[in-house]
Amino acid sequence: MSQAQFPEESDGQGGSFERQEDAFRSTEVHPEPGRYHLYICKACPWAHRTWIVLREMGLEPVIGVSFADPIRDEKGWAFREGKGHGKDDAEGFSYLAEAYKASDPNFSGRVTVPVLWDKKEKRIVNNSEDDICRLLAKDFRDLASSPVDLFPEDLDKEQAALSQTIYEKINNGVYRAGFATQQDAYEEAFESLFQALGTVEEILSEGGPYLFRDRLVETDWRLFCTLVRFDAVYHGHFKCNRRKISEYPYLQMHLEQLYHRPGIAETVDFTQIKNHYYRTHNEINPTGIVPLGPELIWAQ
Ligand SMILES: N[C@@H](CCC(=O)N[C@@H](CS)C(=O)NCC(=O)O)C(=O)O
Repeated sequence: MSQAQFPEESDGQGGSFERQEDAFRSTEVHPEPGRYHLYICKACPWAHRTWIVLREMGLEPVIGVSFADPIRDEKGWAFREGKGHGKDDAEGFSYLAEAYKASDPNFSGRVTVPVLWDKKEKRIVNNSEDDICRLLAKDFRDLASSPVDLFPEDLDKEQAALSQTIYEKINNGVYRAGFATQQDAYEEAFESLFQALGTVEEILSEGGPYLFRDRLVETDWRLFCTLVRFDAVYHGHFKCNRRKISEYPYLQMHLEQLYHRPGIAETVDFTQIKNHYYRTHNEINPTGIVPLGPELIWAQ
């Protein structure tokens, strides 16, 4: 039984981890209240970002959210009662796999969160967090009660370039380090991760508080979703242990500033995050023991 996120087929050349392509990438939506639904797990950094965008835009009355159990068994993401997760009130799915099968009966890939679901057509619209964030921020903007501009047009190119670097080297970089199965692949991911963290530290030190000075954009949230998990999980579990985020003054300041924005701390569930990583990735933590530390004073 493999509960771990990535089976053998994601073990690419030379022991490096390769992420599967997202299967559902439609960007055709018909924004109306109550028609679309978001399936996430609070532990997942990719899903976390879509939920934050939803909340920052004030779209919660428009798009419902179901929260999967952070502990996956061989049947994958499940909707069952528990602390901070629960049943799926939108479609009554017990497993997210049902949404994938309903959308494509031949789907044979891995069932991942986040998912944007169309309740009217009974199908997945999109399962790429990048697309979902853009759809929420742009296409649903007219329905938003706080229509912040997370993708300002005048920053378009610069933002896309920085997002790409953060995605490759930081968001996915921690996974590439953690899921590497050969020393060289791990070291390559580790070096590129810490080089990128150094670059972002420098950007912030030259003019924060955000990545584009006083403009809080989606790229900041993308960074946040990895930074907030870093000291608690990636530093130990994924062996990303050259430095902790708390040892980078500007990254730590960025992290705390975003964490303490109204409504954000309640999207961060450290118990779920730690349980998910340490108890679901059984290849890299076979005992399933969840560490008690570290103490994160800034999050108390
Ligand atoms: N859609 C994402 C991936 C999302 C993802 O990897 N989600 C993880 C949780 S953090 C997942 O659902 N994994 C389930 C699995 O691999 O079985 C991407 O563009 O890379």
